[in-house]
Amino acid sequence: MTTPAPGGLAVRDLVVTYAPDARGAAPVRAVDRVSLDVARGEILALLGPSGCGKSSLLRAVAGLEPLADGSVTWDGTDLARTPVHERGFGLMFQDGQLFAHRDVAGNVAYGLEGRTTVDGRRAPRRTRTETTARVDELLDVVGLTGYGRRAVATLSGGERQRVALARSLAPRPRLLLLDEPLSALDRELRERLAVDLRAALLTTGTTAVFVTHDQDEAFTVADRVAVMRAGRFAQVGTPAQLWAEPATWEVASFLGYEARLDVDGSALALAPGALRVVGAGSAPGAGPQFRGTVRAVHVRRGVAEATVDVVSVGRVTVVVGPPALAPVPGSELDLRLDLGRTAPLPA
Ligand SMILES: Nc1ncnc2c1ncn2[C@@H]1O[C@H](COP(=O)(O)OP(=O)(O)OP(=O)(O)O)[C@@H](O)[C@H]1O
Repeated sequence: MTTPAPGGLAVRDLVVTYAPDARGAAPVRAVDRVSLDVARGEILALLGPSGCGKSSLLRAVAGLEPLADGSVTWDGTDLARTPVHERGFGLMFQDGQLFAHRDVAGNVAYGLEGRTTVDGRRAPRRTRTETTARVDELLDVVGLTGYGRRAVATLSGGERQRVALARSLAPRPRLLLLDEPLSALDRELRERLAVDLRAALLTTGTTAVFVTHDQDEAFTVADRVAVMRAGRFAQVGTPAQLWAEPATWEVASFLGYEARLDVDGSALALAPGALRVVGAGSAPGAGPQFRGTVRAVHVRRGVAEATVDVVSVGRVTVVVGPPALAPVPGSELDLRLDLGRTAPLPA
């Protein structure tokens, strides 16, 4: 029995393999029977460590990698025989690959040129006024109002990626595939751009699959996140679902939980700050007490945090308050577990 595909993207039992290379390296099964639905208007992140198969899956959906098995459909239509440029999908990479000889407006306008519509027909030709209006609209969407005449060589890395995004959005792709579009930028900029990227996708109603190895970025940009590990999905859910109920300790640690506590046959994942210094304010839902040894102290945003080794738990981060009250390395701390900062793990 086959499941009826919902509107949007449906991937079923997809396998991508790479043949052995000339030196005889073993074949690699980069994507191992993955199934996935992305509804129209939804933003899905593929999150996982380097080499887990995220790009291979994205490229297979785009039509850039042959499928060893499985299928990719859009609105129920199998795309096996549809070449890359006729899928109506857009692609954006880490390096936005702008044209140096065109200005910003020229780069965005490129996204409007010679395109076919999603049903394979040639898009109607636009007048110059229509093109200018659409380019200006897209520059507004990506926060670059008035940048049209700028040479791309004068742009910062973040501005370049904004232009690349505007160019990808220009032909109104029915699905936009983004492969680590922010990973070449520094963290602070990435955090800001992740928020703006989500806003741009929502404003334009764009369905998107977004590849990243950064959990914060995935949670900021996506409606749902597929955590990938060794070619398979370890868990798929909304950021809130994943954070509240990670399927395994491996998923939990990848999401940022820093320690695992086994008590009476059940296990808990501890978020940073789950252990609190006894007496430093009451912890709602306070649980059992522990003793830990301070290894190091560092100050973040005006607050001191200690790295503490706790017997039977491991190494955790503890907020210790104003820098003046920070304990010295080697001293001991009594800690209490704040159950509100933990998640249950399956036994
Ligand atoms: N062209 C190729 N030939 C052989 N093996 C490949 C090829 N491309 C990818 N692989 C292998 O397939 C596996 C998955 O790679 P892929 O690039 O899809 O992972 P990824 O999660 O996107 O990693 P990264 O975040 O580092 O880009 C890896 O083991 C990689 O070495």
